[in-house]
Amino acid sequence: MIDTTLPLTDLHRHLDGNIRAQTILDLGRQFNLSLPANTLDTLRPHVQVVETAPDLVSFLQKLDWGVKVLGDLDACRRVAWENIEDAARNGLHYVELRFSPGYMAMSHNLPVAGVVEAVIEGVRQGCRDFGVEARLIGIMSRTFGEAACEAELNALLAHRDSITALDLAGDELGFPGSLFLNHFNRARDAGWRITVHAGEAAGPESIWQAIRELGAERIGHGVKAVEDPALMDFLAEHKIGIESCLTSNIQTSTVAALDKHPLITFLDHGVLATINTDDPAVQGIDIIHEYTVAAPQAGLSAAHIRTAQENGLKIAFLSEAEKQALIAKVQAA
Ligand SMILES: O=c1[nH]cnc2c1ncn2[C@@H]1O[C@H](CO)[C@@H](O)[C@H]1O
Ligand SMILES: [Zn+2]
Repeated sequence: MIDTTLPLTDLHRHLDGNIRAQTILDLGRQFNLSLPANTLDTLRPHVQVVETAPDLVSFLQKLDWGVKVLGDLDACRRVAWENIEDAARNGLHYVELRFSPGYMAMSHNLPVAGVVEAVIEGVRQGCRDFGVEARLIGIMSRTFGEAACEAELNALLAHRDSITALDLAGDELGFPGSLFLNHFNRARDAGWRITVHAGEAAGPESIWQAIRELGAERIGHGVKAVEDPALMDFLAEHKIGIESCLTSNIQTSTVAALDKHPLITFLDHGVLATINTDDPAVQGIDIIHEYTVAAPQAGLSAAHIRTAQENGLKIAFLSEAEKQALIAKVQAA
């Protein structure tokens, strides 16, 4: 159900939510860290969601071991490179990888701008090695407050030309978007595109806030938009893209079951909604699973799935020329 004549994209994929269990083991050994388990099978329940989490914040704890093993900048470079290898293995032509440099730097006090640079280098090398196209989205982890987010923003701005967009992720209920107006003003001044995690844990007002006050052109998850008909119309009319992550929304208890997921309603309403992974290693899924298993379970027809795949290119943070070049590359292959 993936159309192989069209580019396959993943626009919402956390690089630091996609660190392989094997790499966590390797790096744990390399840096002499005591991990909760020492074999792949016994480690897995600590680093992967094995049952639905009660809420977003509990789900997010599963990402912690992945960043706790980042003992130096080479480790950051390695996980960035492996992210591109994973993308290539899944047949992805284009990925937008997002990462929170402060979160990655935190456990071992790494220099935050150094982490940004290491991620850029790892991704660049991966793209050369595997022929995948990628762009980077900087994340500010709202869970750690405004000052920590400012430090992340400064580190990202030190490499502004290699970063395409800014995002806000983490605890949406505890740290509303209204705390981050200044941060996003600076990001827009830098010429970056904007996407914001909104309407996942909080309601439609959080999506309105992200659009009106933070300048979001795309929304991560945006699940709660279905509760607000005026917002649904606004999203369609203004071509605000929705980055849907089906399995993630079940695992965080944002949506009760796939057949209740709003993605089909977005598509039927003409909203530019897309299919993405979120944190594939933590979730134990990949983009193929989302297209071929999760999307049909969410009620999408083959035509819906194709539209969602086309939307991935429409709302990608690429220029028109870059989009055309990507289509040409896929069709020539
Ligand atoms: O589904 C999600 N919703 C909100 N925040 C998330 C999600 N997945 C990961 N992060 C957050 O993104 C940063 C790492 O890239 C971390 O702040 C993590 O908690
Ligand atoms: Zn996310």
